[in-house]
Amino acid sequence: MWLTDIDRPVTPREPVVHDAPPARDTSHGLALRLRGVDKSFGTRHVLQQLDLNVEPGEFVALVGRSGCGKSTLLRLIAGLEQPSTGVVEAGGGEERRLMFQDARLLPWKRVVDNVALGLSGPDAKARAMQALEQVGLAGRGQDWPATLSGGQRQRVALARALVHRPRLLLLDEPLGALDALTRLEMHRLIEQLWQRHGFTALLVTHDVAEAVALADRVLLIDRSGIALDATVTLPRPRSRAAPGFAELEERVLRHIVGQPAGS
Ligand SMILES: Nc1ncnc2c1ncn2[C@@H]1O[C@H](COP(=O)(O)OP(=O)(O)OP(=O)(O)O)[C@@H](O)[C@H]1O
Repeated sequence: MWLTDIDRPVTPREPVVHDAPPARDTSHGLALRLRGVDKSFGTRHVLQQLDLNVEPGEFVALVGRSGCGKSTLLRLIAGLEQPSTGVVEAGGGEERRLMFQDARLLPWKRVVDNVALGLSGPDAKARAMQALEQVGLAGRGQDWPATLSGGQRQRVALARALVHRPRLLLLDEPLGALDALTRLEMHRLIEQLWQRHGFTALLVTHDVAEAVALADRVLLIDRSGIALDATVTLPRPRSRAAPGFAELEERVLRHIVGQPAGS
């Protein structure tokens, strides 16, 4: 019995101790492949005939109107839901980790023990401390979650995902509850960690500017599937003032606004 989704290893496996990131399994060349995916809840059809390929190491953002099925898609990819029909394949059963808007820390465990959840072996705590260092929280390991700010709690949640060295990081509105400045700091942190570790990232966000700031591809989801697949080639780190940023943001927003509500 897992206390929260994030505590549940999506791909159960023994923790492997190593310093370098594990070699990618690129046996079929893709980090993620969805074919003809339908998802219904009772009579409500949420996703229909969705096809998607994601390359290893790509950063993909999923945007769309509220209720269009973004979180459902992420949960299908995480293996927390099963498609009604169709196939969801993550390359070589890659290690997948989810991060949510709410950090879901266990209040009765110290920060380092929250990060070490699910790890075993004598170096579990050292690995957790190392992950905390990577998110800028060295020195906060012995604190209780209640003493952290919202942004710091999300950093802990990020460390808890990273400590498992995921090949696929699934981010479901992880910054939705943070103030604007903290969000910008978290953008930079997520981007740096993604560049350093080379995992594939899927980010669900309501914020089109956030999607353009972080992603290689911005996918607009609607009832018919992927209504727009926009490649972002702007140099990193991206500034909203950079030429082309506002135009791309506007283009995606125009597509979203053009869709019927609740699609
Ligand atoms: N477990 C469930 N049982 C029944 N209906 C569900 C379930 N999960 C999601 N839905 C429905 O599926 C639709 C899509 O939900 P989902 O949360 O994926 O949308 P979303 O695009 O992430 O929305 P938001 O942007 O508002 O978070 C909604 O109508 C929702 O009510």
